[in-house]
Amino acid sequence: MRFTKMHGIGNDYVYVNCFAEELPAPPEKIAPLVSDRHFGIGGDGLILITPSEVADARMRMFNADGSESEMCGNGLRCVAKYVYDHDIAKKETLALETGAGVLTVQIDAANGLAEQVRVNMGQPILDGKKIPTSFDTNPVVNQKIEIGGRTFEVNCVSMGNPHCVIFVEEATDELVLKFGPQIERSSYFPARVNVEFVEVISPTEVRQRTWERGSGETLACGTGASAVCVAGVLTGRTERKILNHLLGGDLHLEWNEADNCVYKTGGATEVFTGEWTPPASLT
Ligand SMILES: N[C@@H](CCC[C@H](N)C(=O)O)C(=O)O
Repeated sequence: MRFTKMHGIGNDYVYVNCFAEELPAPPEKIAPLVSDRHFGIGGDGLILITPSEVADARMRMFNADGSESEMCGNGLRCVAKYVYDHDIAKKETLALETGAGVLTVQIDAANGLAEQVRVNMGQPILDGKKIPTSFDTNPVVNQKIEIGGRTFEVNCVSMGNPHCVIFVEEATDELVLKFGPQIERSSYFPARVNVEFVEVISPTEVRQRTWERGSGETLACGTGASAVCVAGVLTGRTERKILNHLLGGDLHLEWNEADNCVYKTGGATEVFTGEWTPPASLT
């Protein structure tokens, strides 16, 4: 299986161009194998770039545990770069199909290659039942949950996929690595959840660490950064335009008042290409 390794500020996936490549096995079986950083290629998951009947291309994303997610913000910037750089659609405005609908992406290119990518991430979903959470409010802000003997105040947002945003003084290893997985799998979140621990530096600047559903801690999460932008406004902590520092780099976010959509801008990088041989047990 030919693949391309790409990352969006350190959130790295194995990408397969399904315009040209046929998968040797179901993607949910391939994802855990290729994601393994010791026995596989190494990555936070698997992303398929496939033909679409309604857009320039379609993204399907699988976490490292093989579960499929509706959306991936960093992944979508990389898909846009791949589609543009590899001439699948050489357009500076691309329509890309995701599990969260068709999203519009703006490419800022130099010498025929995409550099910065701005994604219209769509409108956040704030209804507790639709996110989904066990809370029956709209929006879900400043709600208390009990996890492992501690109380957390959570703010929940779906950007197509579910997020639980927790504002903290310091996003420590204990919070991310011990409580992140417990929150992910707690009964408050029937479809599991991505968890963001966020330090507010100023009304226009935050720092985020993420425990991702199905992949563990990652260096960045684009849908998470979008959810943080929304949660910051809803709780009165931040303005509508913020700079978010993630472990792997920075993202610019805006929750636009006029159209209620979140806009996310950042880089996308192609690292290497290769060929992966599936184990005999898989084929
Ligand atoms: N890293 C991604 C989100 C990937 C999916 C997530 N783990 C989920 O299960 O919803 C991003 O950049 O948004």
